[in-house]
Amino acid sequence: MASILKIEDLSYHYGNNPKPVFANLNLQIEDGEFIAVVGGSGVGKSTLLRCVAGLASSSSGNITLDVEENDTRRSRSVVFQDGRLMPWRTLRSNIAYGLTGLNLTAEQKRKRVDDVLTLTRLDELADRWPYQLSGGQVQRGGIARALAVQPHLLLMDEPFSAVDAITRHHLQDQLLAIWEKTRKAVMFITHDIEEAVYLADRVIVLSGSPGNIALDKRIDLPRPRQRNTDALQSIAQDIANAL
Ligand SMILES: Nc1ncnc2c1ncn2[C@@H]1O[C@H](COP(=O)(O)OP(=O)(O)OP(=O)(O)O)[C@@H](O)[C@H]1O
Repeated sequence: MASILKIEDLSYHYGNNPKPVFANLNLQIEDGEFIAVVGGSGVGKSTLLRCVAGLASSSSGNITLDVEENDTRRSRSVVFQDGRLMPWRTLRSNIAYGLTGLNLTAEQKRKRVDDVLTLTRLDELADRWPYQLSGGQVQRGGIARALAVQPHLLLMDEPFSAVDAITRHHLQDQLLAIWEKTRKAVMFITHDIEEAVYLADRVIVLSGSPGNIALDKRIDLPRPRQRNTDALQSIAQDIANAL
C-alpha cells in the first residue's frame, strides 16, 4: 500500500525554548491504516498531531501528505478531546459549518451532512443544540463534522478521554465500524495503551526528551478484537515496558 503521510526529520520548538519537543522524528502512515500514538504526558503527542494538521509549523523537517487534492474534500481533519461543537449552532448546523469553503452545492452539502449523521447514528439528534447532547453524542458530533469534509487522513486527539468507561467502549466500537466502512487513514492520540491496542493496526510509542519514537509496533490481532484477552494484555504490557 502507498504511504499517505510521510514525516521526515521533523523537529519542533515552542517559541524561544531552545530544547525541541521532538527532534528528527520519522514516521509514515499507509493509506487506510489506523495508527495510535501513545506516550507520557508532555512528550509531544498533541504537538505532533497539530503539526500534521497544519495547526503548527514544524521548526524543521518535512510533512508530506500524498493525497489527491481537490476543492470538494480536505486532505485532513481533526477531532479534538472536547468535540468542539459551537453552542449557538444545532448539531446539523455545526456539521454543515465545517463544509464552508468547499465547492459544493447546497444540495450536495445537505447530503454530506445527512450521510455523516447516519454514519455516526445521530440522525434523530440532528436538530438538537449541543447542550441537549450527552458527552458521547458530542464526541460523535465532532467525528461527524470531521468526516463530512471527506478527509484522506483523520486526526484524533484523545477523542474519548473525557467520557466514562462504558461510553468510551461504545465510541471505540462505533469508530471501528466507521473506519471499516470508510477505510480512511487515522492517527489517534491516546494515553490509554489498551485503547491503542484495541483500535490500531500499529501503535507508535513516543518517549524521551526531546521525544522520539521508542517503539513502532504492528498489532496483528485479528478483527473484530476482544477486550481483556491475554493476547491483547500481553501486547499492552510490551508497550507499557517501552514507555
Ligand atoms: N503553547 C505552548 N508553549 C510552550 N510550550 C508548550 C506549549 N504547548 C505545549 N508545550 C509544551 O510542549 C511539550 C509537549 O506538549 P504536548 O501537549 O504536545 O504533549 P502531550 O504528549 O500531548 O501531553 P498530554 O498527554 O499531557 O496532553 C510539553 O512539555 C508542553 O509543556
